[in-house]
Amino acid sequence: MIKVAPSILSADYVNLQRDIEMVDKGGAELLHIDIMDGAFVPALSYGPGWVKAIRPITDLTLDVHMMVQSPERYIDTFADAGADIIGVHTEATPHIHRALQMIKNKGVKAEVVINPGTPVAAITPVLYMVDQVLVMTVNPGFGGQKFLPETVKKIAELNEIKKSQGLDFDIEIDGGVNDSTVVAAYQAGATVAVAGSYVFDDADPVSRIQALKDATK
Ligand SMILES: O=C(CO)[C@H](O)[C@H](O)COP(=O)(O)O
Ligand SMILES: [Fe+2]
Repeated sequence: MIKVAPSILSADYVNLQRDIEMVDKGGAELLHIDIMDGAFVPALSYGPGWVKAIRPITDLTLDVHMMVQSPERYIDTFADAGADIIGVHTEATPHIHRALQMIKNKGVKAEVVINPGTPVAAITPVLYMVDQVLVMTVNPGFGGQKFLPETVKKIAELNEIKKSQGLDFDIEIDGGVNDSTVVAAYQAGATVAVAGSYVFDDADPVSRIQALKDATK
């Protein structure tokens, strides 16, 4: 059964605490927080103040997805704000190894992220040091996009490397996830599913979390 990480990008910001408590009680394991800087991706979302504000109201694992150019500049700030996992895009820095080291040095779980156009080979040298790999299943930047089925091959490739090298990391998918697209990704080896619009655009977000779990029993 896949672990579910609702993305607050699609939550009701005015009633954020209500939405977070709802998905927490509804069986989610993580809370996905998308940081967009207006440079690495066109949109702006929110900064470390949001992570700091959310930290005391939930025990959910705070899964911070940094869509930020040169993420090294903000890793310590997000760690101090209370992130449990910090994800950095390999496309956003020439120093991915250093960025992951910085995350680990703060005692936070380290995640490397790849865009749909980036091959798994780009991150094989750092797989030994990560707790989670995020395979983007849409191009990052917006919620509500369509799942790219071509990305499933990369999940399978990553899972093969994980097994053959005896590595231990979660494989997360993000973008266009619903109870149908999650199935092939789960079969290929995904262990964590981010879902924004699928969960929060429904009148009953808890039923959507359960549907993702039911689809991956
Ligand atoms: O990183 C992201 C977009 O870049 C997101 O996590 C986004 O919230 C996913 O949204 P959806 O589930 O609606 O596709
Ligand atoms: Fe995300």
